[in-house]
Amino acid sequence: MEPVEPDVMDPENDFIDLRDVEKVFDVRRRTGLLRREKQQVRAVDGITFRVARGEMVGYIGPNGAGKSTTIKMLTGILTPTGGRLRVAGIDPSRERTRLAHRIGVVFGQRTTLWWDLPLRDSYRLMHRMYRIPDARYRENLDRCVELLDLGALLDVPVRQLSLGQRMRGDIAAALLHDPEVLYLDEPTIGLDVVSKAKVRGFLRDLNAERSTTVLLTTHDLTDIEQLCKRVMVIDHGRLMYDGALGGLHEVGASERTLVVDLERELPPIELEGSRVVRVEGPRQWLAFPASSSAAPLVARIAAEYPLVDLSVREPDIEAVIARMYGEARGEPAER
Ligand SMILES: Nc1ncnc2c1ncn2[C@@H]1O[C@H](COP(=O)(O)OP(=O)(O)OP(=O)(O)O)[C@@H](O)[C@H]1O
Repeated sequence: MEPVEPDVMDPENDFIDLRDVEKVFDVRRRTGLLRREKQQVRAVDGITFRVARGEMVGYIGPNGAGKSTTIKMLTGILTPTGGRLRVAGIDPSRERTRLAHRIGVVFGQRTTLWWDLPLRDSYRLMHRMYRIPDARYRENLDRCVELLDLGALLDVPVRQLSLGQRMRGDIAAALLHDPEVLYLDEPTIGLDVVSKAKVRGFLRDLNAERSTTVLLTTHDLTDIEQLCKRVMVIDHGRLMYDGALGGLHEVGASERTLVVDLERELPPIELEGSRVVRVEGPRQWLAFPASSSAAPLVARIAAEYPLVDLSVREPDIEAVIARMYGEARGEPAER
C-alpha cells in the first residue's frame, strides 16, 4: 500500500481517512473451571485506507474479521486504541454528536426504529432528534417513501413489518437528515430476491444522484458486484486487498502462506521473497508467491531461526472469497 503522510489531508479525497487504525479489546477467557485469563483481541490490526467523497466501496471479509468494529469506530461508538481516524475531517469518537448529523448507519441485524411505533412516528422522532428543517424532512421522506415503496407501511408498527419491509424502513430512517456518508452493515441479509433488488436499486440511485459516500459491508458478493467498483477485504483485522472486484481472484491466487512456530516470541522474520502478515506469540504467518516453491524459504528459516513446526496454507484470501461466493450462491458455507 502507498505510504501516507500523517498531516496532509484533502477533505474530498480523504473523506473517510484511516491511518494505522487499531482496536484491541481486553477480554477475560475461561481457561479452567475457576481460572480466567486476561487476553487481548486485536479486532482491527493497523488498517490504512481512504475513501473519496461520492465513492461506493464494499468492505468484506469472513466472520470475526473486524468489519463491524471498523464501522463502529467510524461512527464514534468505539474509540480506536491506535492510529488516526477522520470522517469529513471529524474525529468520530471525540465529536460523535457533530458527526451524527453527517452520517447515516444501517445495521442489518438490528433496527434503529422504535419497535412498537408505526414507521411514521419513528420518522417524526428522528425529524426532531436531528432538528431537520421541515421542508427538507418532507422532501426526503416523500422521496424515500416513493423509491422504497413504503406508502402502505407508514402506519404499521415496526414489529409487524417483514424483514425486507423493516430494512427499507431502516434505510429511509438513516437518510432523512441527508447524510453525506452512509454505512451499511449487511443491508440485504435475509431478504428475498425482490427486496434485495429494490434495496440495491435504491442505493445505486442515491449514490448517483446525491453523491452520497457509501461503505457497504455484506456477505453477498452480488451486492458488491452490482454496486461497488472498489472493494476492500479485511481478514484477522488486516486489510488484505483494496482494489477492483475483478482483481480479487488474481491476488487471492497469487500468494501462499507459511505458518511458522518458533521456540519463542521473536521479531517478524525478515527473509527476501516473503513478508510477515501476522504474528501471534511464537507463531508467525509469512506470505510468499504461490508460483515459487516453499522449500528454499523453509530451509532458510530452519537454518536461521529456532523452528519447532511449520505448515503451508493455500491462499487465505481465495478461501475467503470462495466461501463468500458459495454463500452468495446458496451453497452451504464452511465455517
Ligand atoms: N466488544 C468486544 N469485546 C471483545 N471482543 C470483541 C468485541 N467486539 C468484537 N470483538 C472481537 O473482535 C473480532 C472482530 O469482530 P467484528 O464484530 O468486528 O467482526 P466482523 O468482521 O464484523 O464479523 P461478522 O461478519 O461476524 O459480523 C472478533 O474476534 C470478535 O470476537
